[in-house]
Amino acid sequence: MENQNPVALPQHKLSLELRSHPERGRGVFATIPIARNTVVDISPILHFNHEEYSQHGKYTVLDHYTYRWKDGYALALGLGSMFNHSNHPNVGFIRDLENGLIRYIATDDISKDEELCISYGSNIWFKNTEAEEKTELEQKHEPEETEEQWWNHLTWELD
Ligand SMILES: C[S@@+](CC[C@H](N)C(=O)[O-])C[C@H]1O[C@@H](n2cnc3c(N)ncnc32)[C@H](O)[C@@H]1O
Repeated sequence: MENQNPVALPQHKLSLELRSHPERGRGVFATIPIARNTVVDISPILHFNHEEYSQHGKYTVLDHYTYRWKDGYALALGLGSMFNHSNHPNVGFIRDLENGLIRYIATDDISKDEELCISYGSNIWFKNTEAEEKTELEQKHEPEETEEQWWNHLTWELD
């Protein structure tokens, strides 16, 4: 980790709850309305280098939870591992490589009892339970994200 300075964790002011869905498993829900642009979580990460991940991590349950990271993969320690996927996410995330953490920010106003979801990108490995699933034909024509496009997402910005 390059930065040795303390990092504030203001997210614990929020009223969030873990709820279970029969197919999606646990997910994060708002128990009060949350305004757009609110920081909903800051999750420190546990880093795995490429070798460690390809030899061990990818053969475990970790493979359902890890994010791509510089020089390997990262497990979000905190709510970051609990956000389910949506094709219409209401939470975005920004990898903070210097501090080894991921910041999650509401990209829409979120209502009480609404689930907070992020987008996992285009390579979904499970059957998405969302009602508005894309048809198989649409998915087939969706181009895979290149490494360069993925790195460009690191500078993802909220307007
Ligand atoms: C990062 S975990 C999210 C937390 C997980 N629900 C749990 O209980 O531990 C990713 C896993 O959640 C499930 N999941 C996430 N979003 C989903 C969705 N839209 N439809 C179905 N399953 C989903 C899949 O099993 C996926 O492998």
